[in-house]
Order: sequence, then C-alpha cells, then structure tokens
Amino acid sequence: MHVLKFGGTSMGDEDSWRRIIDIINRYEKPVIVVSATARTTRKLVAAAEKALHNLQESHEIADNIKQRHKQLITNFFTEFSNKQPTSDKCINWIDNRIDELKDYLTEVHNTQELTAGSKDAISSIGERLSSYLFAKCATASGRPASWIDAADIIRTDSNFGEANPDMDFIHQHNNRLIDILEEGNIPILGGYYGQDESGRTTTLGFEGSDYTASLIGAALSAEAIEIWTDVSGIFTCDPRLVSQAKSIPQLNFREATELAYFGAKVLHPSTTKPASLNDIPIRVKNIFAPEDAGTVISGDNQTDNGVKAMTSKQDCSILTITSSQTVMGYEFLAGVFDILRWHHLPVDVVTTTEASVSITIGNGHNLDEAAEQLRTFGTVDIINKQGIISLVGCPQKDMQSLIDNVLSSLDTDAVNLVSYSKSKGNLNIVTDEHLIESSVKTIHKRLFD
Ligand SMILES: Nc1ncnc2c1ncn2[C@@H]1O[C@H](COP(=O)(O)OP(=O)(O)O)[C@@H](O)[C@H]1O
Ligand SMILES: N[C@@H](CC(=O)OP(=O)(O)O)C(=O)O
Repeated sequence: MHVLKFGGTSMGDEDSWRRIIDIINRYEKPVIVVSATARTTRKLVAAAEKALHNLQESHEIADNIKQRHKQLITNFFTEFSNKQPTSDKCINWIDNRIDELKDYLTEVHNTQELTAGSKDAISSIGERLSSYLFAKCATASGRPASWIDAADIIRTDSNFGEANPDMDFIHQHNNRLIDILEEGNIPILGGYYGQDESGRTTTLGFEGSDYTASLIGAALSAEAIEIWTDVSGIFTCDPRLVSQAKSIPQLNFREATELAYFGAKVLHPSTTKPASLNDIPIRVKNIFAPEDAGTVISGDNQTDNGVKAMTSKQDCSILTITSSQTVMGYEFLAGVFDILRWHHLPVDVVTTTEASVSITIGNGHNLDEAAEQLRTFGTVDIINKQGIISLVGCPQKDMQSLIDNVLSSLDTDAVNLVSYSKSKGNLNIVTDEHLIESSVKTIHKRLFD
C-alpha cells in the first residue's frame, strides 16, 4: 500500500486533477493526501489578517476562493454531463465552506482578535475544500473514492500553527482508511490540518501536508510514501534559482531533513521523522513527468563522494548575546535558550566565543520582546537582513578543500557566521541577504557543474 501526497501546485487546475487521477490509477491500494489548491492557504491567511481592519476586503478574498473552486468544478464536470448531482454536491460544499469562512472572518473583525486557533481554523479551509472536491471528481471519473475528514485521524496537541501529532491516536484510528481500501475505494484526506482533543482545528505548519502523508504512511506501515510535486525530485539546489540544478537520485533521511530545514521548500522538515522511525522510503516525484525516477529518501548509507546538495534561505537575523561575565557559563547558555524556547524562536545556526553566543533566527520572527529579556544576561546585538547558505552531505575526506573552495567564492567581508559539522557533513554560511542569490549560483557552479 502506498500513501501519495499531491501538493498545491499539482492541485492547481482541472487538468492537473485529471493528471493526478491518471497517476492514482496506476496504484492498486493508494491512500491519497492532498494540499489546498495552489495559493489558497496563503489567501486564507491573508483574509484572516485583513479581517481585523477591513471585513469587506477579507470577504472579497473569500469570494475569490469560492469563484476559483466553482470554476474548477464546472470545468472538471463538463465531460461528465451525466454526473450533475455530484457536481451540484460539490458546488453546495463550496458554498457551505465559504459561508463558514465568512463567519470566522466576521468574528475576527467583531472581536478584533485573530487568535492562533482561529487562524488555524481559517487556514484549514483550503484542504477541507480540495480534499472533498477531489474525492468527488475521482469518483466521477471512475475511481471510487471516499472523503475522510483529516480531523478524525490527525489528532494533535493544541500548539496552534505548528501542532504536534499524537501518533498513538493516529495508529488507533487508521482502520477507517483500511476499511475503505478493503471495500475497493480509495481514501482521500486533506493534509496540513488536524484537531486537538477538545475538537479545535490545528495545523501542522505551512506545507504540512507532506507531514500528514508521512504520519499516515507510518501508521499504515506503507510500502512507500510518495510526495508528488512539480519537479522530478529533490535537486542539488532550488531549480527555480539555479537552472543547471540536477535531480539527486538518493538521499538519506538526515540529509533530506537538513535540506528541508534549511530552506528546500520541496519537503516539510518533519516529513522524514515518521518515515525514518518506521523505515519507510519517501519518493519525491513529478506529476508532469511521472516516469522520471525522482528522488528516493531512505535510511541507506551514502557514498562519500561529493557534496549532495545546497539550499538557502533569506529573511534571517543574527542575535549576538555577550555575557556580562568574562567567561560564559552553562547557566548563561541555558538561560539564553530558555528565552528562545519561551518565544518559540527556531534557531538555525549557532556559534560561540568564550563569552558570547551568536544565533540566527529564521523568517521574520519578531525579536523585540526576546531581545529585551536577553538583555538581563548582557548586551544584545541584532543584525537583520541575513541569509543562510547550507551545504548538505559534505564528504568528510576533503572538507578542507571544500571550505576553501566555497569561502573563496564569497565576499568574505559580508560573511557573518560559518558553522561546520564534520560528522554531519554540513556547512552553513550566514551572509548578507542581498548576496544570497549570486553566491548560491557561484557556489553551485563550482561544486556541481
Ligand atoms: N532542492 C530543491 N529541489 C527541488 N525543488 C526545490 C528545491 N528547493 C526548492 N524547491 C522548490 O520547491 C518547489 C516544490 O515545492 P512546492 O511548491 O511547495 O510544491 P507543492 O505545492 O507540490 O507542495 C519546486 O517547484 C522548487 O522550486
Ligand atoms: N496548506 C498547504 C500549503 C499551501 O497550499 O500553500 P500555498 O497557499 O502557498 O499554495 C500545505 O501545507 O500543504
């Protein structure tokens, strides 16, 4: 049995939906996880934020989402004129979900409060729409499918926005999926969202549908988890940034996790965890070129013959906390990291000197409150507009020449931090954000061309 996940770009329009159904038809017993249609989650988040100040504009975003989904359904059903009742059910479903959305937006406006919980409820609507509609479309085109509300299976804690799954609950409730498969149907559920024990909607973090697929794959002991997207696997670098980037045939779980964590958008960083714990391979495949091999991520040990891949991310800040004591004690480090934990600030790169610690924090988090608290330990300097270039799968044997090669290709005046782990084969370089794109292209040329 295979768990197949189709991402937002693949769920973009009715042609892609037909393409996906063709792919699904190659499998005897697939379980399907789908994202919201392209850009819907982003629009939902924008609507939620807009609702605070301008209810009318937030409702216009809701109407736009409604319009797009109705158009997709109308286009899909043009070739199934005998399936009018199913098409009507879909239109009805869209109207109901959008009414719900507008109610949430009105509540945000009236209370002047957008809680993490209501943000999750609003942003889950994309998958609630796409999964139900896709199940109806698959059935109409001859592959009987049953829609499952992911909330019934993906139980999480109440950490809204980045909820943690309850694996035991998921294990105990996956028999619904097995029953559907045994009836000869295919189960289809939305990724990204779940529910806490009080019945409140939670989400697993942006791009969390990959994670849903892996959780389901692990619970079902699937043969493989397949992430279907718009590129043929994980590349040596984001192919949108470097056109010469090449697909990597094989990565191990740790390398794939590092790449995802340091910015390779193709995979949610938590995806590998349930898969690796259960030794289930993950394949990354292309809906536009299904015959391409793509990338297999597995527990296999890799050969040590060159850097595997590189990735980059922007919009980071460096925080340097210098202890008021001359020598930095473990109390200092524990205190600093406690404050970061309290503020949910994810740490990317860390370096230390005898009395200071420098930490990069990703993606536009608000650092003001944390910085204020960190000042109780000493001075705090913040450098904004930073980016991180990460090299993954670096061979241990010629690390020296690799570091020389990479650093000599950069404007070293602008390099602010370097961290390197020989045992993990990782090299991270933090440099000014405006240099990231050109530096990535130069390094890629030197290492991969
Ligand atoms: N190392 C990489 N390998 C492949 N794709 C990457 C990499 N880094 C970034 N990407 C980007 O990830 C995109 C696929 O992810 P995403 O758009 O989130 O897909 P989906 O909508 O299917 O979840 C690709 O189109 C590509 O531009
Ligand atoms: N909700 C999607 C993410 C998504 O659809 O993003 P966008 O709105 O940018 O297409 C997921 O987690 O899989």
